Amino acid sequence: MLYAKQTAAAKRAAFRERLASGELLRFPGAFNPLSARLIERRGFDGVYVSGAVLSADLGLPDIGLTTLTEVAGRTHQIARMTELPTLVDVDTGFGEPMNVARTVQELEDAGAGGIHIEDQVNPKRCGHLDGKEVVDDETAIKRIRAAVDARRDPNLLIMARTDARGVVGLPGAIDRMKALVDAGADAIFPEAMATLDEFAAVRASVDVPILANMTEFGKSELFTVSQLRDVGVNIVIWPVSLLRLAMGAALSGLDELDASGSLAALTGQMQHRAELYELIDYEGYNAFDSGIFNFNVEK
Ligand SMILES: C[C@](O)(C(=O)O)[C@H](CC(=O)O)C(=O)O
Ligand SMILES: [Mg+2]
Repeated sequence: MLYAKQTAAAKRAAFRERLASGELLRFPGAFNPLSARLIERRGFDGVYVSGAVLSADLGLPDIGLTTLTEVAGRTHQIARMTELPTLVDVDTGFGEPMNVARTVQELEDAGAGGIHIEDQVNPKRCGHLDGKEVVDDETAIKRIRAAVDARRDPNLLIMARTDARGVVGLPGAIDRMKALVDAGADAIFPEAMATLDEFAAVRASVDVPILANMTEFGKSELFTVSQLRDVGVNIVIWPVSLLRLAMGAALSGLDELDASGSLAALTGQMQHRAELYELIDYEGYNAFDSGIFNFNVEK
């Protein structure tokens, strides 16, 4: 009931242990708190909170319009629904290094297991679009140093994302990754890698966990978990996938409703009321309720 039983600190400690084991961890993106419960139920290792999903959910483009307060609020709602670690996209950290420091503390308080901070200029754009720009080494390094210094829980994973691959090419991006690790990044998110060989090159160059972004319709091919495991990737995200699937299903449903005037033909594709109630744990709340009101008025 009400939901995660563990504290955020315990979840962060468990996340660090899983990462240290070297196994590949799978983090689908939750598009709402309820879908985080589904991700946990299906045996995945963590929940990703995507900036692209957060902004799309509000009907906005992913160009840095969402605020720290919105991202922290969403993280809080999602992280408290699951025992799994939550990895959160905090874009560029919402401003100058001092803002990055505040972002880290707010996200820590919101229950994040880890956050990734990218080296794009403000305003940022989707990592799989052309025409991105990245900040210089000094600014990128300052962001990561500020993040590392600001955390109070050493288990909060500070992941540095670099968008340099699409701007200066792979060798320059790898130099940037090394500098970010030297600045204290616990993990690296090499954005928009084109091939498995590029992931392998990153793996050979840095000594910290690396993430693969398997977002659809972007610059990377959709590699399988076992292909990514074979090149030494440690975390894989499917950031927007569940939202895309859900929106695709919603669109088909609306078309069917428009065409036939009823959704009776689609009930087989819907999450059943019983499944929804089970996922939400209605029974747990019911037991709680009858416990509270379990008294006898008879004298
Ligand atoms: C990972 C990402 O930062 C996100 O916000 O989910 C996006 C995903 C996307 O737009 O497909 C990105 O890759 O920039
Ligand atoms: Mg993003």
